[in-house]
Amino acid sequence: MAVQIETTDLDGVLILTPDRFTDTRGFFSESYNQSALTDAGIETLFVQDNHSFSLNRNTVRGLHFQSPPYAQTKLVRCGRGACFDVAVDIRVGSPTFGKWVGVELSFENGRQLLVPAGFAHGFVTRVPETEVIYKCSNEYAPHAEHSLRWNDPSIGVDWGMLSSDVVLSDKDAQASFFVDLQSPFTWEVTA
Ligand SMILES: Cc1cn([C@H]2C[C@H](O)[C@@H](COP(=O)(O)OP(=O)(O)O[C@H]3O[C@H](C)C(=O)[C@H](O)[C@H]3O)O2)c(=O)[nH]c1=O
Repeated sequence: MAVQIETTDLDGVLILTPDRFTDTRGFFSESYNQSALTDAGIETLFVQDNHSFSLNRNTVRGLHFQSPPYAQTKLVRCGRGACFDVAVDIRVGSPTFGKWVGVELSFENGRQLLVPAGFAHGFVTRVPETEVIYKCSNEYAPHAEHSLRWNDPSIGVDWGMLSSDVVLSDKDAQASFFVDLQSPFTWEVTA
């Protein structure tokens, strides 16, 4: 079972596409295989699976992260529908600090995004009834969870939709701006 791996403009943020075995019934794919990741140099062990369902298109969940020592690496995929998945480098000292990348994940394309600890994560759904399923390397720690404003101009994510169309939680509608984020966290910035 092979996993195609592509790099992005942000070091450590990777696109993984597991092989799909198609036949007259449909397809089979190993959506996660630890040794395939280890062989690719991804040593992360995951301890929690998340599954979110969004009724409407243009639903934004994010930009969220947990601060150290509860930081989470996430392996994100789209089980149904389609989304635009975004990672933002928030590691103070990183050469790409404050930069973002986005990738279309869908049931159709089977792509996954590896979002390392030290990155804020969020997505916008492209179609109704989208399911996003993702593995986390640390368990939920609400006291260590932080939200960045999805449309923070200092980050400048292009979500590919009109801001007026966005569907948000109250929490996300009131999230902090990057510049106001208290006590910037020290992350291990790999060379
Ligand atoms: C994240 C999480 C949430 N919850 C509970 C807390 C709330 O009662 C409820 C909804 O949580 P929230 O509104 O934070 O869900 P999202 O807006 O989808 O948050 C996620 O959005 C972006 C895309 C992320 O990457 C994070 O994993 C996560 O922050 O689930 C839990 O019980 N465990 C959890 O791990």
